[in-house]
Amino acid sequence: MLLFVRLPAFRRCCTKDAKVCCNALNLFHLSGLNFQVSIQPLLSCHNLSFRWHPHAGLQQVDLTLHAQDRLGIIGPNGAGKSTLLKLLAGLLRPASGEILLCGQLLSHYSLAEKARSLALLAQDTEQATASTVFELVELGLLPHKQLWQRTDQHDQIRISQVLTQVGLTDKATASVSSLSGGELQRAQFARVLLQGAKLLLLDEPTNHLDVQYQHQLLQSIVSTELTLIASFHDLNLAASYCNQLLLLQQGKVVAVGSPEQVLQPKLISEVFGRRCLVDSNPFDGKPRVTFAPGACND
Ligand SMILES: Nc1ncnc2c1ncn2[C@@H]1O[C@H](COP(=O)(O)OP(=O)(O)OP(=O)(O)O)[C@@H](O)[C@H]1O
Repeated sequence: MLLFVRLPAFRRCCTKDAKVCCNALNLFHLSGLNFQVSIQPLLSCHNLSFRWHPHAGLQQVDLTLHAQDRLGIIGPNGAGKSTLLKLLAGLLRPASGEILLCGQLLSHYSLAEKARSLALLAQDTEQATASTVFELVELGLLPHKQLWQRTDQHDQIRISQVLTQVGLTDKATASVSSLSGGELQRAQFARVLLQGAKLLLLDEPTNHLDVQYQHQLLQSIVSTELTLIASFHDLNLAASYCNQLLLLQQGKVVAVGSPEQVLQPKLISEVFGRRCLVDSNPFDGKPRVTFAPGACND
């Protein structure tokens, strides 16, 4: 018997041993019956490639992500992190390979369906027509509204809630142009949250945030059932909040796996061109990378 199981519900109702058994063997023993369980990935791609020009792009990326997975994309400048996120959001057309979202070709989704399923926070996100923070966040409702539908009282409460969540309650009527870099990033994140998609694609979501908001933003994702794919320059944040890392170098995947598997000092030194040490973060036990300062790179 073949069963398709929604992973969050399945996780809630399984014991730890049963989960391990299911994940490892695709077999689930229940009351003397053997069920073959196939857990449909939330997102997968095979042999995904893209070319900006002959010397820039992405080559043969394979990914399988289940609900509540958190994938961190890491790599030096120009490695292809933003390109991969844009491909996975359906903003770029792959040169080869297919992307499946909930088992269906992403290219077959309508714009509104896609926006209800995944939300992208790109680095070059435009402020569109929004003049105030409230209006910027309100854009997150668009995929859920018909053209003639206005923001109602329920929507206003939800907008207030996400503004509170990102610490911008007192900026609701402020103009977008008056925000600091970090405030703008938090406002954009509030818009993404309001969009209500289960899969978040975030391009360097913490690069403008102070240390407190960096952790708050990431913790607000990992404490939910959301699935995350995010690019990071801070390898230690990626290690602390992601269960999988994908390391890119010049458009190629050079490592993928758990933070412990990917954050190997020799590999990280080679890819980033700087000597480093990897030990354990004393707070959460995750790998912690420290790069050698200065010009010396022996
Ligand atoms: N619109 C574009 N047109 C042409 N080339 C592009 C375009 N966008 C990106 N590229 C090239 O593709 C490569 C990968 O860029 P991408 O922005 O994906 O890298 P990244 O890993 O996100 O870099 P960073 O860490 O600097 O943000 C780079 O060589 C870049 O110059």
